[in-house]
Amino acid sequence: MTSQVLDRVGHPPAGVREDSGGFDLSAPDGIRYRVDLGSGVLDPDNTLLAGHLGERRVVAFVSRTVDRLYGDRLRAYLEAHVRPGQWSLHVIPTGEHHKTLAAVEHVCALAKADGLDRHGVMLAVGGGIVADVIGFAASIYARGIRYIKVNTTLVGQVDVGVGVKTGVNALRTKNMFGAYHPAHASLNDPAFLATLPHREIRCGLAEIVKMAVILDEDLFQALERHPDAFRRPHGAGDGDGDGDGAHHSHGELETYILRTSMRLMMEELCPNLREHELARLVDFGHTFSPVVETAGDHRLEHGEAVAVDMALSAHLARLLGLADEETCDRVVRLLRRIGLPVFDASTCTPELMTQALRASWQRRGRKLHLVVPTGIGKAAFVEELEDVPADVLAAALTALAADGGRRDA
Ligand SMILES: NC(=O)c1ccc[n+]([C@@H]2O[C@H](COP(=O)([O-])OP(=O)(O)OC[C@H]3O[C@@H](n4cnc5c(N)ncnc54)[C@H](O)[C@@H]3O)[C@@H](O)[C@H]2O)c1
Ligand SMILES: O=C(CO)[C@@H](O)[C@H](O)[C@H](O)[C@H](O)COP(=O)(O)O
Ligand SMILES: [Co+2]
Repeated sequence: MTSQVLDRVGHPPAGVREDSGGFDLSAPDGIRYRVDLGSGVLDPDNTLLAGHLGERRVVAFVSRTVDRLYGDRLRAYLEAHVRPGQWSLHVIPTGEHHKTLAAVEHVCALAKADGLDRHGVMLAVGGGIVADVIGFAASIYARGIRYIKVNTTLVGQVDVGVGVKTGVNALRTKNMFGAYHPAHASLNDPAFLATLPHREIRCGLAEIVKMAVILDEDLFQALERHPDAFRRPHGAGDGDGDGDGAHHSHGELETYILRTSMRLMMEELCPNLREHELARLVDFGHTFSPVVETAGDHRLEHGEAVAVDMALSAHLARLLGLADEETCDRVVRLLRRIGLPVFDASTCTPELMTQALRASWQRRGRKLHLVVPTGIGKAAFVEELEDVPADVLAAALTALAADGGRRDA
């Protein structure tokens, strides 16, 4: 900080700075926050989280699974670092069906019953659902209090944990209510990923593929070489001998993927944290997916629906002449090799996908802002509803159905 140029009010210049322990974001509108990246976050002698909690009263929330896996360690940590009677921990139901206003009200009621004051902090330890619900509860409790995220899923670490959005589903719409409420602190410990089911790892990889397709061909190629990233047995080296110089040992590859995705996402969000600009490259995979999730009654998880959306968008790009066949093939093939779905028969219908386009157009200020790849590491926006004619959408869905039915990957 000593040699850094500061602006008139003493802020560092806008942008994202990376150091060995995480990332600092400083937005042009003055919002600043840090995302820590380190190991042993719940070790009793690790003071990172304790430092963020300070002397504050703490009400912590976890899902049932996180309680089972990490509840004892979390309780021991809070016991070691927070004065007795100043902290409590609650297990809340998760799953997309519980990401509701009722859940937010329940969380606020628990916090009130525990005497949480304006200077207190809500602590969310878990994936995107816990973070979204607790973050939104914190944004309205006593007109807004601090919350801290300890992100325990891959989606949480590369996506939810690095941004400022909170929210719940309502009116049969994903994230209908919510707030932009930056966390007081956000902590990523890759060790949590060791207990994550492979399905959840794949969901995280979907959000990582999103960043790679729109911004970073090197990241995409690393995933092509290692579609099993984060699921490889320990001791599995690279050894692919493909001569591109990008050889990574176990752990090194995952660190590269994690750091690169976090940095890309933060850099992309930084100038537009509150989304005054509605054309956002990071919405790749997020135009059709809300309907795939909601109309499918959340049979597909968020990351899986994002994968289907990316594959559909890649076919649209190809059919609209915005991307060549190879680009489309590579996107679809990578998703399939990761083990993600690229088609969902019950929701990928012309009717529902037309509805999805219209809903996005409406939400995005009467512009479509549909993100499509124009190459690997490059993307563009399709802006008008009429730019996606019914016959093109139908052809894309037919191609997608064929991809989905193929045996090879
Ligand atoms: N606010 C944002 O910017 C943002 C960004 C991306 C996604 N989201 C939202 O996040 C949600 C998806 O989040 P998610 O993918 O993290 O899913 P999730 O929160 O549902 O977590 C997935 C499952 O993994 C369990 N789990 C969590 N950590 C674990 C661990 N370390 N080991 C074993 N199990 C663990 C959870 O209990 C849950 O059962 C969606 O609602 C999506 O809309 C929000
Ligand atoms: O899933 C993500 C990001 O991966 C969420 O932050 C969010 O829903 C996406 O940004 C959507 O593309 C846009 O969402 P919304 O704010 O319009 O609901
Ligand atoms: Co997403």
